[in-house]
Amino acid sequence: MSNPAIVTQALTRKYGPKTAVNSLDLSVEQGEIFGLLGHNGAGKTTTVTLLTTLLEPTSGSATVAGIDVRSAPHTVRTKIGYLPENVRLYDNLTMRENLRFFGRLSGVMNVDRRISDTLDFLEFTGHEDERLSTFSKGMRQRVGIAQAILHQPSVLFLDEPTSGLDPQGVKILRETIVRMNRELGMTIFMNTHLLSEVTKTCTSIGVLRNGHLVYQASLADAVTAFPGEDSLEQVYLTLGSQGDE
Ligand SMILES: Nc1ncnc2c1ncn2[C@@H]1O[C@H](COP(=O)(O)OP(=O)(O)OP(=O)(O)O)[C@@H](O)[C@H]1O
Repeated sequence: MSNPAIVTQALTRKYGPKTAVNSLDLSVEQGEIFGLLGHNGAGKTTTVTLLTTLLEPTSGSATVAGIDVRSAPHTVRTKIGYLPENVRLYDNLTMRENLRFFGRLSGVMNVDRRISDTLDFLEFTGHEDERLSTFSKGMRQRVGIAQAILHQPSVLFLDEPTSGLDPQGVKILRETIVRMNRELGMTIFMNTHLLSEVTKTCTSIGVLRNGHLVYQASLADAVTAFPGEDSLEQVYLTLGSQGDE
């Protein structure tokens, strides 16, 4: 438990006068499936874009896989995978062509072999030569995951991964998240506004409100703290107003 996968210290990001992430102190151990909970606008996506080095902090610091996001963003990118809420893929290309393109961009060696191994792992073979324009939302999400793990990252970031999926797609995604964690040893950081999502998948949670982290605990402790709660509103009420600006 001595080398956390993610550490932030007073991490802050402002957009003009708006403070989207406010002095965030967070630590996620290796091997966790961490769920960052919060309503729309709480600062979840901004936190992930800071940790994935797509955005620079206004102040404060963060390390991912032991590497500083400010001083070595390129190295951080080699260690992480990222599935944004809206996966950007090329509809006019086949799945194999999409994955080759992203794999080569990330410098993956033996890319065709990695594509084959990754799709085997995801139990998603048989569609390699079909164009993405014919894929359902759930299938596109699985291509997005394949793209995110092709280079075998140690930390995987997922932004609202179940958004827009049907119940079958949600079930497959949950099982995939748990398998990537257990069988590939990936630390997983996922954003969600669904409490039910974190209780089914995560091992620890944080609650973000107005850019502040108002709660962080193991899932077991969180379940004890919020018995029977099934909405974020209830969690916020239980936590009181300490997170308000
Ligand atoms: N590029 C930007 N310019 C200005 N304000 C922004 C920008 N991106 C986000 N914000 C604001 O920062 C705050 C946090 O937004 P963020 O998208 O990080 O929250 P979120 O919890 O991910 O919400 P959502 O679930 O809607 O994506 C919001 O008030 C949002 O309007």
